[in-house]
Order: sequence, then structure tokens, then C-alpha cells
Amino acid sequence: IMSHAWDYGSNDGPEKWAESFPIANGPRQSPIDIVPTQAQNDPSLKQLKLKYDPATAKGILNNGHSFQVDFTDDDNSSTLAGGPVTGIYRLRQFHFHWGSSDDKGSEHTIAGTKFPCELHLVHWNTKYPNFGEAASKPDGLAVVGVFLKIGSANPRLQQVLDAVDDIRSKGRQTTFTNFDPKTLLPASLDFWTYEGSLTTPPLLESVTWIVLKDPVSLSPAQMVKFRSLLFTSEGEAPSCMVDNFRPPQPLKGRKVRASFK
Ligand SMILES: NS(=O)(=O)c1cccc(F)c1F
Ligand SMILES: [Zn+2]
Repeated sequence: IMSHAWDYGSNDGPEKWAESFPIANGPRQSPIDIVPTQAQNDPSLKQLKLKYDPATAKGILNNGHSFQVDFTDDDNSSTLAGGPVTGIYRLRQFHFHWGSSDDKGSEHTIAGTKFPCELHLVHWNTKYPNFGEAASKPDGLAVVGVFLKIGSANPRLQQVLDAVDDIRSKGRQTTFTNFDPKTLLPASLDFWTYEGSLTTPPLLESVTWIVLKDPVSLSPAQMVKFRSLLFTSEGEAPSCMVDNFRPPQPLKGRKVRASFK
């Protein structure tokens, strides 16, 4: 097989990732089950400051594991600061994880509750020269996680889903501009935070996770649209892109802090 080919299936799925990526059994792996009653309110946590310039949206890509919207990150136009981090982190991309049915799909869970979908906004620490360098440092990345639940249609999300028809297969990409990811966030920026990792190989332990307490909604029809994507390239036997989530990993003594009471 190609070096480091991994997927979410039964053969090379999450239970097998440790064979190629031993850090899968490391001390700060993600996602985790967040237990609100065990999270400690930390009054020293600052307000989360998100500043996104819609002009930095660049393209949308099916990478064979999820689909992501990429941003130009050669200046501080779209950044995250405050919250649990020090310094300025630049927005690189956002992507999603979702299920084959509405009863699963999120990576983080809240006291065992799974959501049908989870949004990740990936930022890198500008103390490092670029994303690749930052991704290998313990304070290199900050990812904002947002739960999505089935309810009323989400008009902002629809702009993203309208682009999905052009990137159905692995490797397809198209331009995607003038989009403000802030419009995908809930009204409250209350969050839980903990030190973790990428949830996909190479599973690097470089992520400060910032998981928002409040979900945003999407309609059943919008959820169906996610499931119309394919893990596979054109010309291969089609495999629906669903259940692209890693299950919760052991906490191994980590503390989860809450920005709210
Ligand atoms: N699922 S995830 O947010 O942890 C993630 C996945 C791929 C690249 C990343 F930089 C990243 F942060
Ligand atoms: Zn993710």
C-alpha cells in the first residue's frame, strides 16, 4: 500500500493507526469525551478573540478524508487570539467530521453524547514560520471545535454545501472565496479547552483544543449533502464519505478547563 495510507474503514481505521503512527497511544491524544461536571472553571481564561477576513477564503478541497476550506495565511488578516492561548494564531483551514446517520459523527462528545457533525477551524501559532513547522510544536496549533445538531437549516453553511457538488471525489478542488467562517459559529463563544492532538494521522500532539459549548444547527437535507461526498477518486469504485470521525481517546490525567460557570 502507499506509505501512510490510512482511512476510517475496518482495515486501516482508527484501531490500526498506531501501527504506522505510534503516537496514537500517546499522552495527549484527541478527541476526548468532555464531562462538563468534571471541567474546572478557570477565571484566568481570556475571552476568545476571532478576527476573520472573508477575502482570505481561497478554495475548497476533497482530501479523501474530509473536505476543507483553505485560507491564505501569509498575513494576520484571519486570526485567533485570547482564550487559552498566548500570541496570535492564523486561520489555515476549516473542515468537518460527520456520521452515516444522525446518531453519530462528532469526534468530541459531551458526557457521551455524540453530535451528527463537528466543525474544526485550524489555526497555527505565528511564533513559528509556517503551518508545517507549527504542527510539530506542542503549542503550534489551536483548533476551534463546533458541534452541529439537526434542526433548522443553516443558510451560512449552505454556501459551503453548494460547493460540494464540484468536489465530490477525492482530489477535486475548486475556488471558494468571500466567506466569513465566523458566520458558522454560535452566538456564545463559551468553551472548554484542553491540550491534545490532531485527530487524524500524523496525530501530532500540537493542538490546544477550544471546543465551543453551544452547537449550531443544520437541517436533515444539509446533513444528507455531507454524505454525498466520496472518500474515493473518480474512476474508483465509489465509497461514501461518512463516519470520518476518530472515537474519544483516554484523558491520561489531563484537565479540561471551562471558560464559563
Ligand atoms: N481534525 S483536526 O482538526 O485535528 C486536523 C486534521 C488535519 C490537519 C490539522 F491541522 C488538524 F488540526
Ligand atoms: Zn478535524
